[in-house]
Amino acid sequence: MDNLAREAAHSLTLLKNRGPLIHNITNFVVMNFTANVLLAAGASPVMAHAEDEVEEMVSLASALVLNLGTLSSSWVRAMVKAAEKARFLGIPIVLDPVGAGATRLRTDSAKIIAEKIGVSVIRGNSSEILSLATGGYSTKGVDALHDVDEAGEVARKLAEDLGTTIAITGEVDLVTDGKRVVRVANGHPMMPVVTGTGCAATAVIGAFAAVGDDPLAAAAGGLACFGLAGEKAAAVAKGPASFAVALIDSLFGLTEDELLQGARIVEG
Ligand SMILES: Nc1ncnc2c1ncn2[C@@H]1O[C@H](COP(=O)(O)OP(=O)(O)O)[C@@H](O)[C@H]1O
Ligand SMILES: Cc1ncsc1CCOP(=O)(O)O
Ligand SMILES: [Mg+2]
Repeated sequence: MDNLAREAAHSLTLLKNRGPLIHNITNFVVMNFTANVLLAAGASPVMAHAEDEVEEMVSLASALVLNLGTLSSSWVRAMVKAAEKARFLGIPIVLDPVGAGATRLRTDSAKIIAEKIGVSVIRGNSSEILSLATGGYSTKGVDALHDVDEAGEVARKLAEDLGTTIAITGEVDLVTDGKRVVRVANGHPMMPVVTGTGCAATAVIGAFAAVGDDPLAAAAGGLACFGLAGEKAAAVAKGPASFAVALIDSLFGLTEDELLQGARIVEG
């Protein structure tokens, strides 16, 4: 969809010009990588999860990213506090339900945030999204056991019910707000071999949401941008470690025009 590619390219320029603050409550595994990815995209990251400071911090931010990767009960309380404040202030919230379906704490916490508080975008892999929708699927941990297409219609219905946008990532990503369904064909098979690429993709969606007002466009644009950076990185990487470094470099160097030409966003 040319208009979504155009919107993505414009958002990248806004990001680089404005450097919006993105408040992340994310996991120990990916904190550093995520912060570097956000900086490379033009945003300004902060990682803050203390219950006593999240309301103040989110008040300074242009988007809130909640990630359940290494959660505990007190982290969940902090996420709920931050999310309630963000809702009050009209700040977009993006949720990454890492490992939903693997344990009850993860599935229940994701459901509380998605259903009781409400978020702009949920980004997960196919197994995580299926577990959120049905409660009946299990995952191997944080990696997907299902195809994106297996979760597509379930995600569309869930997005409609929750009034949110859902992005399922995989070889070809699917993004739906319950009415519209788009696919993003950017990316590279090396991406799931590096831990944190899903979490970083979620954070990039948060950055795009910070400079736009259409969550579906933010999710599709963020994923196209991140996936295209992955394609460029694969051309120079020797393996997963150098790929992770090259991904940050490619994102940093990605231009509005390259994104406009390289984004592969299609309807349906
Ligand atoms: N086989 C693949 N080919 C191309 N891109 C992929 C592939 N698998 C995942 N990606 C991309 O990698 C990023 C992380 O997605 P994914 O691996 O599904 O997340 P998670 O790490 O949460 O399971 C996304 O940008 C997605 O588009
Ligand atoms: C391995 C792991 N364990 C808990 S969080 C985490 C990182 C998951 O990151 P991603 O879903 O982006 O691969
Ligand atoms: Mg993940």
